[in-house]
Amino acid sequence: MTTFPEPNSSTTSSIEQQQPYVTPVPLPAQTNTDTSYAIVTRNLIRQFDQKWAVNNLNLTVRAGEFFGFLGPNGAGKSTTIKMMVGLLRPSSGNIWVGGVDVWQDPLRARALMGVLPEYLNLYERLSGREFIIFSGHMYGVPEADIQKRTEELLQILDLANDADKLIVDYSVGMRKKAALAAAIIHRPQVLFLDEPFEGIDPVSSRVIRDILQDLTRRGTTIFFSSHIMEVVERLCTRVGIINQGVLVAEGSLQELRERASGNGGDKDATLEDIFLNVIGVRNENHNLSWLD
Ligand SMILES: Nc1ncnc2c1ncn2[C@@H]1O[C@H](COP(=O)(O)OP(=O)(O)OP(=O)(O)O)[C@@H](O)[C@H]1O
Repeated sequence: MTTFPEPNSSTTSSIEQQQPYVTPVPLPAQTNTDTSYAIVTRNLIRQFDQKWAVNNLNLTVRAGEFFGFLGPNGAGKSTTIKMMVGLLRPSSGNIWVGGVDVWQDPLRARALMGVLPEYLNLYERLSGREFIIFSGHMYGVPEADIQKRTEELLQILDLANDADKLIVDYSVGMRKKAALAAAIIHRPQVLFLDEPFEGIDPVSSRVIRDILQDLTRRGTTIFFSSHIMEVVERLCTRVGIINQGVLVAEGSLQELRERASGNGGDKDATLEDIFLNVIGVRNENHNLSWLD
């Protein structure tokens, strides 16, 4: 039986002291029968040589949450997501998705997930339609459902007219939409999206937002990284902010605002204000001297 180990208590208290924007993470039940937690990471670490890309990450995402994962360039977002979905082995620590230990039982964990990675490694020689159908087969979706869902996804994502074009000839946005369709065709329990709105036009962005909101209404948990604060602010029920591999803020927007105001900040702070504050950006001079 999988158990969730208690985080090291001395580590937790020192992290809390340093990070006023991080609420003590509620511990899930001790067994994998507790399905109210969609994603749990415990003491997750990934090093690349001397670089600590992810440094002792303890995150708990409840089932049905729309969780936004933010951080500046190089903060450790993609590394975290890759470890969560089974693409990159952690240096140490554990990850459970839907109560399944991702690195102990990868096949069972992968069956619960949909994944939209940052860099799309798609089957270039398949058409968009073939690619989505292929994904349906990979996830074991019944044949009749694959056909129906594929056509509906192509329609709603405005890919129907290009459905028989090869993916190699797709634009960045079209590739992202095809990859999203392939990631959700099996109605995953937990959907991981790394920068889903990058390179997407406003019309498609709206469609994708609607699809994601519909998925969460129907019980899918969504974990996504983004640099677009307005989107995160509008969609997410809870956010986590990572900086240099360390979780520096975590909570609902309301909780983060309250903590900002408790720390002498603004009670109406935007997510961007909170983000810049927790990662320690000051109002410095960013002018180029040689433009004077
Ligand atoms: N395969 C790798 N080998 C060496 N270093 C790596 C590797 N992958 C990531 N890193 C380093 O780990 C750190 C975190 O990178 P990561 O891609 O997770 O950041 P990110 O938050 O997703 O950034 P961005 O917003 O720019 O996509 C960076 O310093 C990066 O250079």
